[in-house]
Amino acid sequence: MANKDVIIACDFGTREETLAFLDRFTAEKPYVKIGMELFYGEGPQIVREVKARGHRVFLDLKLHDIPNTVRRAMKNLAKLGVDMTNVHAAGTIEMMEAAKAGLEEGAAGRRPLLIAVTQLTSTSEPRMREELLIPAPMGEVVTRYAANARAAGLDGVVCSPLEAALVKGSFSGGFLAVTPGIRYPDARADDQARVTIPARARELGADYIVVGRPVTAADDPVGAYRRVRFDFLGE
Ligand SMILES: O=C(O)c1cc(=O)[nH]c(=O)n1[C@@H]1O[C@H](COP(=O)(O)O)[C@@H](O)[C@H]1O
Repeated sequence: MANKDVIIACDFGTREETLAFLDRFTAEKPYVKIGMELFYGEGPQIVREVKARGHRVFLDLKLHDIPNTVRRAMKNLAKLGVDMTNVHAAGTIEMMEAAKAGLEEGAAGRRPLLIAVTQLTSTSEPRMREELLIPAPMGEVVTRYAANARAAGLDGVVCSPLEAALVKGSFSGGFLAVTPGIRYPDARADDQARVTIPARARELGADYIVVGRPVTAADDPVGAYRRVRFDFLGE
């Protein structure tokens, strides 16, 4: 189970809220995700601070720009010493190669894992077809974007758990399926479209599940995290 884990999406507006949330975890050091809201609000220092507290960090800024810009941005992000970061696969193979090169240039030691978002878990297949003019079935789109990420030398993709088996079955060698879109049936889906429960994500082969509001907005966040962890990892 070494490479399987639950990542908590710390989608908070401020450093204070984030640290107060993390302070609740006295018996464990969860793997956490820092995304756009917190990073844009607090800057790189919040990443250093959370890392210094001993958490593994997935820095989720979903870069998507021309290759040169992405390479140079990734070089700077690598200096933060994060464990995982991401780009949009829609940026093309060339852009993903540039992202990886930038991380290698900037990382002091081992570079962070680099994964590519295939189709956001908030996007339904009808929306993808009608608004984005992508007519192929979701599974095919995710698999093709994953193949592009693989060709660029990335470590895996972000997809919904519903596509995890397809990704895991298509690519060998530990190519990662990192899956947000985790919801229990009794909870609101919020803005997520392609969702399932942690146990199903496990059955479908997800390596990491990313869980935000089901934990952060729970009355008892530590209890909610432990429930998700137990359902996904069996521990
Ligand atoms: O890259 C991501 O982490 C991501 C990709 C994706 O397709 N869908 C998705 O929800 N996410 C992130 O995963 C988290 C999910 O949060 P909840 O919907 O609150 O569980 C958010 O921080 C999203 O930014």
